[in-house]
Amino acid sequence: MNAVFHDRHAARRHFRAARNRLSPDARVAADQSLCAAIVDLIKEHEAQSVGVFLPNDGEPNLTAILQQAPQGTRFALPVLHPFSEGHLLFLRYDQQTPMRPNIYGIPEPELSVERVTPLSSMQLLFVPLVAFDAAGNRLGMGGGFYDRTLAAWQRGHLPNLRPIGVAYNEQRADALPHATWDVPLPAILTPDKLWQFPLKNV
Ligand SMILES: Nc1nc2c(c(=O)[nH]1)N(C=O)[C@@H](CNc1ccc(C(=O)N[C@@H](CCC(=O)O)C(=O)O)cc1)CN2
Ligand SMILES: Nc1ncnc2c1ncn2[C@@H]1O[C@H](COP(=O)(O)OP(=O)(O)OP(=O)(O)O)[C@@H](O)[C@H]1O
Repeated sequence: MNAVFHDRHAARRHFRAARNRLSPDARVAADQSLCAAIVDLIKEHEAQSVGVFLPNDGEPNLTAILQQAPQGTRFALPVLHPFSEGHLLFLRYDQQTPMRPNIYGIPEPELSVERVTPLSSMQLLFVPLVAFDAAGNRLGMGGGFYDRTLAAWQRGHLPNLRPIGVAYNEQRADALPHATWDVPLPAILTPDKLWQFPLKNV
């Protein structure tokens, strides 16, 4: 048992510090393993359209997959919805995409209708997280953004989408507190392992 957390705020503090504490060498090695595994998943799923994220607050850096994925793979990044508070939009992203920081300082593609990528067109969605546990529960940054994004998936409305959490080993808890709106992930990728959890669709 590493730790059982009862308080979301305490757990968030603990695991945000843990992911920020990784040494530069350990981070480079872990990011390389994660990127290689993600490229394998893209090939295995023959994914044409893939949701990713840019690193923030000590999160894994997945940007190498843009060069390593098969030619033609399309990537999309989360953008804070301009008027639907608490929701995300996904916008197509490549190295030429004009970017600007959102209110949290995370770079995101500038709003452009042509770049909007519906979740129904994506096969893989890589999901950032602060911590995960042995049941696939996910603790995020606290905005509920991915819980809202994944609510439709959980209800079975996005049958072609596979969401996969991405985390360092240091982000694993034995048990995390979870709320009714939390959407447990079916899989979480760490540098050593693809954790798979039985689906609990409602
Ligand atoms: N890379 C990445 N992109 C992402 C997310 C993420 O977790 N990682 N998000 C996943 O949802 C959304 C952004 N959610 C976020 C929520 C809170 C904070 C944050 O820094 N909160 C501050 C307090 C900010 C304030 O209230 O002024 C903090 O906790 O210190 C950052 C991102 C969309 N994009
Ligand atoms: N599907 C939903 N519908 C309405 N409100 C929601 C939904 N999901 C989450 N929320 C609200 O969002 C708030 C933040 O949720 P929570 O602390 O679980 O975020 P998180 O999963 O840590 O963050 P994120 O998903 O952004 O990384 C909660 O107060 C909750 O009421």
